[in-house]
Amino acid sequence: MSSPERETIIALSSGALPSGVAVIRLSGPQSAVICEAMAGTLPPPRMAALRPIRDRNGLLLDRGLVLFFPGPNSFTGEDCLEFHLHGGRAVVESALNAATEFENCRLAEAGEFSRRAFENGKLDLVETEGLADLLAAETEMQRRLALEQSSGHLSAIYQKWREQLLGARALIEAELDFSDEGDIPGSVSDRIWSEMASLARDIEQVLGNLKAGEIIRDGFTVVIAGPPNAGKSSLLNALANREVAIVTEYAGTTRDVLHCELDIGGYAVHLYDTAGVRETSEPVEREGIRRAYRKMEEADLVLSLSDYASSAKQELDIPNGIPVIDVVTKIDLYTDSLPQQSTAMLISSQSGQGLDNLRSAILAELKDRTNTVSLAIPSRLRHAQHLHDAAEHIWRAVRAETDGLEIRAEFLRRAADTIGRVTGKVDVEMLLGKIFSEFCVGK
Ligand SMILES: Nc1nc2c(ncn2[C@@H]2O[C@H](COP(=O)(O)OP(=O)(O)OP(=O)(O)O)[C@@H](O)[C@H]2O)c(=O)[nH]1
Ligand SMILES: [K+]
Ligand SMILES: [Mg+2]
Repeated sequence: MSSPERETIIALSSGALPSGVAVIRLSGPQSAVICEAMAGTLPPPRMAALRPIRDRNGLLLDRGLVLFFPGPNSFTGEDCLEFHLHGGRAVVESALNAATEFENCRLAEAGEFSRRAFENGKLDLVETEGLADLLAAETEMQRRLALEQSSGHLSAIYQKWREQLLGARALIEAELDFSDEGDIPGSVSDRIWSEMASLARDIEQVLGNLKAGEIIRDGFTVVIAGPPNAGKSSLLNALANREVAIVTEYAGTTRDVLHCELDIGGYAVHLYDTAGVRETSEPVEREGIRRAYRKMEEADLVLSLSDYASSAKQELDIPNGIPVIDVVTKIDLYTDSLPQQSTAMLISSQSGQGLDNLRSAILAELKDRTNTVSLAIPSRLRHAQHLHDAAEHIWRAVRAETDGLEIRAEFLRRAADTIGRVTGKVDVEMLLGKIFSEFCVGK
């Protein structure tokens, strides 16, 4: 796709400076010229060569590795060049300045390398989103989900569905061309419609995994709730391993919703501490309690805390349908009198007793909710909306027995287009800006 006027882009592709090594990446038709001018002759494709790196006037900037990736077998599909230099600010700055002095070479914008890869058919949109997720992944499960998506497994499923739809539609059209009545004799069309119905069910099944994908990608929201002084903030601090929240012996200490990020068994968990719930006329505390309830409504899991000593469990009104783990706190104070067969988890934030069990219980809940055989599952609403529409179109086609075959074929075409929008095969121009802006410069 590269035209003669296509600009060559350059960026620092490795992390913050100073660093041991800095990788500067170029993509575009000037890559070879710039390599020859700054580092001598072109090294053999994809082989590292140690070279002095000079600016246009021959001034030595650094010594480092040079790699040349001729298009189309490169990340972007264009000629690409990499300099691996010493990761000092002045070194990197001087190399960027020297390269951008060449005609048609300029600094890259965020995501521009990936955008070129997409435009040259090296990545589809699903893989591109997966790549953005891979760069952002902080936990093991996020990494695995993102890798599944960036390496094309999810795309392959979408692609297969689209081909199935296009194939079915082609069969119908062929039959239409050959029949005067527009009525396909039994067997062929019967087979098509039963195949299409099972395809719609497959799509719906994958859609059913969206929540699992979202939990892995976006994290699992756990809210600590309970009466004042139950030990909520102490638990947040103990699980976070630092003093996130203020803890005092005064009931009603926490007012705002507090938050920390945990990694439990490779899953990202957002843990929230909330105000103690009780009857009160104190306006600030009331607002805190209102926020506590609002947070509970967003929760994937609520930890309902109560102090073992406080006889009656307070009237915590957990919103319907949200899973709850009952937790009894401060058991270090009552080692002698603990119930033997309580269904609640028994913990002490002070001694650490029971915290591992609590982590395991949260992990069990998480696994239960992300229990899918494969990680090739959608994790973005964008996919879900299109897949949902595609299934609808297919069902319309399958069920519209009284409509003409042309109309039913048209619904299959719409379904195929809708799936094409997920991978970027069909009009996606509007989406591109948004998707590529998620990247950092240099990717
Ligand atoms: N012995 C003991 N004391 C604890 C434990 N956890 C909390 N406490 C004490 O219980 C009191 C209340 O703890 P917090 O963590 O502030 O309780 P909270 O539920 O956040 O209270 P509010 O924010 O006021 O609703 C403090 O004095 C803590 O030191 C524990 O495991 N063992
Ligand atoms: K307190
Ligand atoms: Mg508190």
